[in-house]
Formats: sequence, structure tokens, C-alpha cells
Amino acid sequence: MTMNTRRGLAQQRFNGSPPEYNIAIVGALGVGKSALTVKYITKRFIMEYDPDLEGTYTKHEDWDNLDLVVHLMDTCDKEDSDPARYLKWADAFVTVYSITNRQSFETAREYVENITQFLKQNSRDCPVALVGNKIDLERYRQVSKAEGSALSVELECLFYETTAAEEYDYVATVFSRLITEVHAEKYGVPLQPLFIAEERATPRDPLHVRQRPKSPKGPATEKKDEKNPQKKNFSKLFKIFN
Ligand SMILES: Nc1nc2c(ncn2[C@@H]2O[C@H](COP(=O)(O)OP(=O)(O)OP(=O)(O)O)[C@@H](O)[C@H]2O)c(=O)[nH]1
Repeated sequence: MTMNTRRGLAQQRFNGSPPEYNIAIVGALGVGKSALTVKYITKRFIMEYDPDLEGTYTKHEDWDNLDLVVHLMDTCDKEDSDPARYLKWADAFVTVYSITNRQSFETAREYVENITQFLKQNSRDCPVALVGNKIDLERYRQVSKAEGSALSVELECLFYETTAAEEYDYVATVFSRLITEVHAEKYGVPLQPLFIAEERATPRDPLHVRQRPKSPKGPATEKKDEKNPQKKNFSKLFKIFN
């Protein structure tokens, strides 16, 4: 069976159109929502963004010959903005705080509580991840990993620590898990390759490699190496990458 036939068969399971996932990224200003969005979309770290811009970005993933379409909303909450725009839209939520900013951790709690309350009121069940970002700045850490983990247990959500400034795998791990969970919820079947044992290629993409069982919840592996990120200025013109 050719690669194209396998892809066709895989796609047929979803009426010919690729499965889609809407993921909203929320949190206080400056925690790295835009940086994590860009990292996931382009695998690159970009230092500066326009803090007032909110945008939705799309990425196609290849999951063992199945096309997946992932839409990310990099949110930007203002005093008068209505969170319903992403609460209603999203299939999953990434609530980001910076491990170097305790206030952002408190804000993340409020975000997760509001999301959970909205989901409950609307009888919806969506995965929510609490994400402590900027672990490359370990020396400035204000929120311990144990505190992040304890809050996720209390709020009954997933927990990861990440960095947008280092390896892509930190970020891929979070999205891989959310996509897997959303898929099961939205399409009623686990996200798994069309199983043709003798022809199955060795999975290489991080999405596949990082696929995890449903439980237990747990943080991504922490890495202590420090690197100097590129010192460049960009605006949200990275939108052109889509
Ligand atoms: N060292 C380091 N810096 C990061 C990381 N993530 C983001 N930053 C930096 O933190 C600053 C804020 O990042 P943003 O992505 O703009 O944060 P945001 O949450 O989108 O906040 P607004 O743009 O203000 O809405 C920028 O200077 C980023 O370069 C990270 O993982 N490590």
C-alpha cells in the first residue's frame, strides 16, 4: 500500500477533512503567550511582540500520515474584553504563568478557575493545562515546580513547565497532550495511527514521540542548561509564517 493510499484511508475516517483542534492560550501580560505560540507554529524563539495584538494562528501536523489542523488563539485580555470569545471557541486551554513572576501564578489560578467554571456551566469537558514558562531563567525563579504541581492537583488540570527559548520539545509535549485529549473528546476515538504493522514508519515527529497515556498527570522533564536566546526584535509580523 502506498503512502498516499494510507494517508487517504486515514483521512477517510474523518469524512475527508482533517480533524481540527482549537486551543486558546491565556494568562497575564508578559508570561510568554506569544512566544509559546510562535515557538509551536515556527519552532523558533522570537524576543519581542506587540502586546496589544490578539491573533489566531494555524498549524498543520502530520500524525503518522493523518493531517491534523491546530488553531491557536494567542489571547490578549483587556479590561473591557469579553473572555467568551475564547471560552466558547476553544477545545482546550493553555494557562500560562512565568516561573519568574509570582503574581502571574496567582493570575493563572484565576484563569483556570474561570475556565473551569465556564465549562461546568456549559456542561463541557475540555482539557486545561497550567504551564509554568521561562524555565531557562531558573536563577530568577519565584514559583517552585512543586507549587505549580500542587496547584494543578487542586484545580484538577494538567501541569507542565516549559520554555519558549530552548528546545521545541518542551512546547511540543504540551500541545501533543492537549491534542490527544481533545481528539478523544471531540471525535470519540483515541488519536492513533491507522495500524498497518508491517508498513508503519518509525515515528519521528515530536507529536508522536511525546504521545502519553491518559494518566498520570505530570510535568514535562525539566532541563537546567542555560542558553542566551537570540537578541532580535520582531513584531507580530510572524503571522506571515502561516
Ligand atoms: N527567557 C525567556 N524569555 C521569554 C520566554 N517566553 C517569553 N519570553 C520573553 O518574555 C517577554 C514577554 O513575552 P510575550 O510572549 O510577549 O508574553 P505575552 O504573554 O504574550 O505577553 P504580552 O505580549 O504582553 O501580551 C518577551 O520579551 C519574550 O521574549 C521564555 O521561555 N524564556
